[in-house]
Amino acid sequence: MFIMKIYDELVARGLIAQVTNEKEIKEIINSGNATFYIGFDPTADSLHVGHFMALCLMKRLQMAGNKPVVLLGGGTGYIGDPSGRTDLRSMMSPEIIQQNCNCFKQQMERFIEFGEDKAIMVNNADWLLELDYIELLRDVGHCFSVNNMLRAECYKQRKEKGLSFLEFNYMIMQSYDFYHLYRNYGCNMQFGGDDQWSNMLAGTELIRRKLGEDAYAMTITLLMNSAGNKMGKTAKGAVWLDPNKTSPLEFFQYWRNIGDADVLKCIRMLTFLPLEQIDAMDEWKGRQLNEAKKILAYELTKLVHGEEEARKAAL
Ligand SMILES: N[C@@H](Cc1ccc(O)cc1)C(=O)O
Repeated sequence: MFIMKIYDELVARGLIAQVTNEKEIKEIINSGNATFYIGFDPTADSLHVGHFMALCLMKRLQMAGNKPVVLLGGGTGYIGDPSGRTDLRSMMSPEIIQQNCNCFKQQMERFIEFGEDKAIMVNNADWLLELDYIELLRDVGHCFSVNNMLRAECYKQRKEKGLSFLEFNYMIMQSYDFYHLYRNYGCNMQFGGDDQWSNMLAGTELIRRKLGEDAYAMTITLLMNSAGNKMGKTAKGAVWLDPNKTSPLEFFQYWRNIGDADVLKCIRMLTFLPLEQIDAMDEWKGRQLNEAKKILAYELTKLVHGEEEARKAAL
């Protein structure tokens, strides 16, 4: 039987948006020798659907033998990423950041298997909070071009409302993380949502300048519906993974009610069903599409809330 390698599977599932070096990334993750990281800023007391996609990517790569480094942004949370946002973020207190980190940690542990050679979790508070300003400026400041930074895609939406100096520094902190993980964990790949592209590129550039080494970045496609809107949001706000914020039934219903044009895409991108099974559903129409929505809702509810909740919600 032909077994698809992980990189081709990610392509076939429509998960890859941009890559810095296709050949190298493909080789390394297909060999199962990659140590890669994804960062999560503790912006709320629960993960949401966007985070879920990133965690699924980690799991897929872990299943192919690669080692995920989950980074909690206990340090970057003090600044707040302006990437791709029009609004100014409000500053979070240290207590809230800590509390949100704890919530993320608990939810992630149910989803990814941690252990020395399986996956590790780190918190950038451990190195960012103790940086010395002048020392940092001299250490890495000279590697960043303000002109290039201002041209970065991630600030485009910010040009009108303005970008504070606080937020402008976010990219430097995220780059520093990549550099730190490269040196301390041999982590030479960073993945994330497509809005993270500029931050990730800045990190590869820092590693090149400081160490003369190559590091790679890859982004995953943002989940958009056929009308061009970001998915995972309802009139009430985000679709959360915490059952107390979005009940398993509401979670199920969200996927059960998505548009016909979006079902197959979501099944491909979000579930772990084998691609052959999904391909066979490609021609489905009418009542069968309705069936596909139930499959999507069931599979996702099972992943997030467990089989029993999924079965209850499907009744
Ligand atoms: N900036 C990322 C989170 C992140 C934080 C630190 C990193 O090193 C990497 C990623 C986001 O907003 O989603």
